[in-house]
Amino acid sequence: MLEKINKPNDIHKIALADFPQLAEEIRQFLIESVSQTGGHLASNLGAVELTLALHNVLELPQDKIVWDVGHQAYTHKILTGRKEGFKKLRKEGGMSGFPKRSESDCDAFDAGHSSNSISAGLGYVRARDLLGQNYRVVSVIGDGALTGGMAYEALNNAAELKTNFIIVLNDNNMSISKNVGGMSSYLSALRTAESYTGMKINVTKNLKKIPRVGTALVDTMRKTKSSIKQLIIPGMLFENMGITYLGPVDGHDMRQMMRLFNEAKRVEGPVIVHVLTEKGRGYEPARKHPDQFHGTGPFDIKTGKALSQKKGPTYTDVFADAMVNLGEEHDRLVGITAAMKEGTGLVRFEKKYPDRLFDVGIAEEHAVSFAAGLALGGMIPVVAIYSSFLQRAVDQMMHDVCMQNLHVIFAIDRAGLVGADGETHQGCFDLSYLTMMPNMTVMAPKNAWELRKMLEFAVCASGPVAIRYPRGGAYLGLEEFESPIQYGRSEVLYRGEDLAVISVGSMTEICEQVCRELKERGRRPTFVNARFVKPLDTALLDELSRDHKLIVTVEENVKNGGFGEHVAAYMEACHPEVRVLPIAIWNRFVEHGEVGSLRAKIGLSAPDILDAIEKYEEQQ
Ligand SMILES: Cc1ncc(C[n+]2csc(CCOP(=O)(O)OP(=O)(O)O)c2C)c(N)n1
Ligand SMILES: CC(=O)[C@@H](O)[C@H](O)COP(=O)(O)O
Ligand SMILES: [Mg+2]
Repeated sequence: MLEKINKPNDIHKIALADFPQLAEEIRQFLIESVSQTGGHLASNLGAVELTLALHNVLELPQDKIVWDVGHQAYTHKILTGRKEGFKKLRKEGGMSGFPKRSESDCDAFDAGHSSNSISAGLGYVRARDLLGQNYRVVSVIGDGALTGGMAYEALNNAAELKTNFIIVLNDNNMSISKNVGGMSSYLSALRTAESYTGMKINVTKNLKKIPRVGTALVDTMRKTKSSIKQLIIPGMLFENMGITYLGPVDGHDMRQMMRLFNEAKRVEGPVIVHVLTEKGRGYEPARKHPDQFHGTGPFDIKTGKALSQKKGPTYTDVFADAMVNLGEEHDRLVGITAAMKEGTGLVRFEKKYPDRLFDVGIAEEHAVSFAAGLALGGMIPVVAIYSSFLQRAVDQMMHDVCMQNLHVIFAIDRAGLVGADGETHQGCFDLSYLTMMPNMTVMAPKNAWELRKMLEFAVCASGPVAIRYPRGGAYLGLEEFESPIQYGRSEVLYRGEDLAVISVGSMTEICEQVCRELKERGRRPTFVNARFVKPLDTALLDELSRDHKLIVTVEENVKNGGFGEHVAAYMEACHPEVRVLPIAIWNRFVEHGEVGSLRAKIGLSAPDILDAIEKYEEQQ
């Protein structure tokens, strides 16, 4: 069957009776491909039939499907002529793991961050109506993504709509880990109404028809806590808002789904189709451990075991252990995660201190304001969020935390390049948005030891403190440098003259090679680990100005608003005779690929840095 799928809408050539066979072949294809390349497996396995059913009732590219997060769109990629792309899935120059408009005109919206699909879909709908066009718009959102505030803002706005807009709620009862919160409980309650698929049945009336027990059954149900109204009108919450609710429907039964999608197409207004799917379906290890197979590296299909063995601790591991240790000493220390307790390492903290870990759902904005309240209430909150996801909460950091100078600690994981997830997930902006915030202290560790020490420092500090560290293995080198962390002071690793290299966090490992090479070339560089990106160590900059002509700063962040620009501004104002060469990411989004190779591509490898210094000095 899969051989027949080579371009968009080829699915219309497949007989309905052959759909189960096609679904099976797609699953095998996904398992085999992802076992070799790595990628997001469990969500994709769960969404195979849903995607087939949707494609069957739509015409692409005229009709628009907006995938939330986009990590479940692999079947969509297959159905739109991108089977071959799986050979280089998430590899440099290869196919992205997320929908990308530049990749296919069947991708309606670029994705990667969650909970925005209803907003984007609604935008399409309003544009369509204003321009008098005629196409379908479908936003596909998961139950996890429905914990994000943007989804509610969009539903609230969509409720006023008088024209068709289909929202498919892909409910697998999972986020990356177990889904959390009131909406998740509400969806669980709806799940039990499965047999009333798509119909507004008067349940009471029908139950009463059951001989002998019917009336008694209704009475008992009235007395139970579960609302009888809920059974009469599943999805009442949405219905009361003005959004038609259809479902729930078995997300692996294509006929049922297509029937409901066709029904949804006839609704004049917003309509939610509630689809129940199973994360990891069709591959036992993924079904049993959907969290481990949410995003995976290459693995052995037979056993489900990862092919590459972990070499040493990651920065996440170091943070995780440090949190557990500090939790012992500081009983007011609490952890907050926005649905990423595995990714950020807070699972260990939760195991030891279950009452002190808050998983707030995919709600970064709320997580930060919630932390502000916790701080005012007397706790020491540590908000652990990936760099790119924290972009969501810039206002909350500024307005709710920094303006009140609250002691909230931001543990910013995945800062710098993350690799295979690409543009949407590279953590390349945090130094810029953090350093603009008054009262904020910003640190970046050079190695594992320093991350531990910075966290200890942050817990005992005051005001907002951010520590940013990269994805992957923690650097264990430079361990001989263990001077205590002092507020606003950099660490001079060795002192030379003429040329100083100041590195930020993850770039210290690279700059160690740069400085070694410079020495081999007969130079005597000063090598500084910045430690603090904010405040700047101006005392050190003043001192360096005495016997240095050039300061080179190196950071894994965009140049605009980054460390180098702050150093350059200070030197321009106070020591204009000293030149500053900021080496950073130049005003661009960085695509997917392997981190080392991406660094080389954007000028952040050791040879690139040496070249840049050489060229700069030649030009002077
Ligand atoms: C703003 C943001 N925060 C966090 C994430 C990380 N993330 C990706 S998928 C996911 C879970 C999504 O759950 P759901 O929408 O139910 O989809 P499922 O994985 O169950 O298919 C999370 C937390 C993200 N992509 N964007
Ligand atoms: C889709 C998504 O946002 C997450 O699954 C993300 O890919 C996780 O990244 P890590 O692998 O770095 O935890
Ligand atoms: Mg889910």
